[in-house]
Amino acid sequence: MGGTLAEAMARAGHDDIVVIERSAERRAELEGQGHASAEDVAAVAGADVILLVVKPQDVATVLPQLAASVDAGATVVSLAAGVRNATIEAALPETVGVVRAMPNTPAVIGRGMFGVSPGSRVPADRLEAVVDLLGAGGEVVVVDESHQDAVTAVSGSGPAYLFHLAEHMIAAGVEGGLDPQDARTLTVQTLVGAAELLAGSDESPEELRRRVTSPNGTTHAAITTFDQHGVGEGIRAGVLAAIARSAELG
Ligand SMILES: NC(=O)C1=CN([C@@H]2O[C@H](COP(=O)(O)OP(=O)(O)OC[C@H]3O[C@@H](n4cnc5c(N)ncnc54)[C@H](OP(=O)(O)O)[C@@H]3O)[C@@H](O)[C@H]2O)C=CC1
Ligand SMILES: O=C(O)[C@@H]1CCC=N1
Repeated sequence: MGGTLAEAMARAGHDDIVVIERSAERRAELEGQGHASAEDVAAVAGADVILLVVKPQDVATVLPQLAASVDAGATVVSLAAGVRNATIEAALPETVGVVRAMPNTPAVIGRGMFGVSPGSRVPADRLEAVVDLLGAGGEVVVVDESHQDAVTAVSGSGPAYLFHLAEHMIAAGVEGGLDPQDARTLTVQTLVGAAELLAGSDESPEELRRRVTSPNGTTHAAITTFDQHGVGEGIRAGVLAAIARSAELG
């Protein structure tokens, strides 16, 4: 995710990014992509905005290193699922602002979705700067922090749900006799077209679905079978499990 964001920000014209990465191999890779890199967290000294993109389980290890080197007046943006602003604020000097942000991987093509929640000590202009910066990777909504677990489950993990749907549509197409490349092309263009139709429409997804569904036709056969298999309920239960896991990670 850190590499994805660095790429998106570089593409948007930010030429002052330093990627802190402990693996020499990965550092070489990132430098190959045009990013300056450093090995030590101490390299955050002098930075205005710091994106913290380690796994939630690693946040506690990195925070003391960050606290030792971060500039007074800097803003730390944490992208770690579940980890609360208050936890990060407590570990950093009081002059350092904290923002919690939840990205998703389509940020790599500038089509990401970010849910952003300011902590208790971020002035409006700093929050605006963070929103602008993340905007390089896609859309940004500012939400109350109490909604972050739901944001994580809907948009943070969401791309995986669509990829999972694509896996099964492609597999079924192949089972129905298509060659794998055709099954992929048909599936991908259908998902892209349907998503863009939904994005550009004032209609609800239910209504758009109804318009595809001819009486007693093929879509009706598919949706009835989905219902018999509890697909809709399964999706809702899965997203709720992701909300619970996000809360647990915090
Ligand atoms: N993947 C996704 O779609 C999304 C991820 N996120 C959040 O982004 C964060 C990162 O996730 P993801 O990119 O999937 O995880 P990865 O494990 O791929 O990336 C985490 C990186 O942090 C590095 N790291 C860990 N500890 C340190 C340290 N002490 N100093 C320097 N580098 C360190 C790791 O290095 P090493 O390999 O050496 O351990 C690794 O390169 C998570 O908190 C996740 O919740 C949020 C939304 C979406
Ligand atoms: O799976 C995860 O925990 C991270 C957070 C959202 C997407 N990936």
